[in-house]
Amino acid sequence: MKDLVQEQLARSIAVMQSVLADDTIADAVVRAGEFTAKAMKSGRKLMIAGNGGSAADAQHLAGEFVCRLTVNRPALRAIALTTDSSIMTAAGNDYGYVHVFERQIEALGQEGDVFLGISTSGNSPNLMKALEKCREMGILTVGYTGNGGGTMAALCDINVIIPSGVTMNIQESHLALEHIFCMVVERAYFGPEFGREPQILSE
Ligand SMILES: O=C(CO)[C@@H](O)[C@H](O)[C@H](O)[C@H](O)COP(=O)(O)O
Ligand SMILES: [Zn+2]
Repeated sequence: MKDLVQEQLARSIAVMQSVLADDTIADAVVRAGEFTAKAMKSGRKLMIAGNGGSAADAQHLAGEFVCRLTVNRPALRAIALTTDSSIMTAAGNDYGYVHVFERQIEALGQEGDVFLGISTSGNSPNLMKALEKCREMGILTVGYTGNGGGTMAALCDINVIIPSGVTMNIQESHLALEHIFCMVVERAYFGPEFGREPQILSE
C-alpha cells in the first residue's frame, strides 16, 4: 500500500511540475485574475461552476473570495452556481440537467462579469451551455480544464489547461491554481502587499 501512496503522490507532483514549466498557464491565470479584479472593482462579479469534485472547487473558491484566503480584507463578490438545491433541482427537473448553470447565468449574470467553468474533461454539457450563455451576455469566460481543453476550450476567452488526462491529477492542479488565482485577484485589487505569503497558522 505504501507504494500506492508514494506512486500517486509522484504522479500528482509530476503533473504540477509540468504545469509549472508551462509559462502559458501562469500567463493565463494572471490575465484571468487581473481581469476579474478589474471587473470586481467596477461592481461586477465572479460566477463559478463545475460538476462533482469541481462543484466542490467552485464552492471552495467562492468561499475564499467572500471570506478570505491569506489575509483579512473586505469581501470580494463571487458566487458558486452549484449550491442552491432548489434551483438545481427545478432547472434540472423542468428543463434538463444541461441547463442548471445556464439558467442561473441568465438570472444573475451581467455584462462585464467573469464566469469560471471547471471541468477535468472540458466536455461537460452543462458547462458548454453556460459558456454559450456567457458569450451571448458579454461575460468573460475562463476555463479550468485538462484533457487538451475539450470542447470547452473554443468557448473560453482564457484557457487554463492542465497537461494531463487523469481526472484526479487535473483536479489537484486545479485546486492549486484556484488558490493562486485568488491571490492574483487580491494583489491586483488591493495592491502588492496582498496575497504575497500564504497564511501560516501559528502566526
Ligand atoms: O471528483 C471526481 C473525481 O475525482 C468526480 O466527482 C468528478 O468530478 C465527476 O465525475 C464529474 O462529473 C466530472 O466532470 P468533468 O470534470 O469532466 O466536467
Ligand atoms: Zn474527486
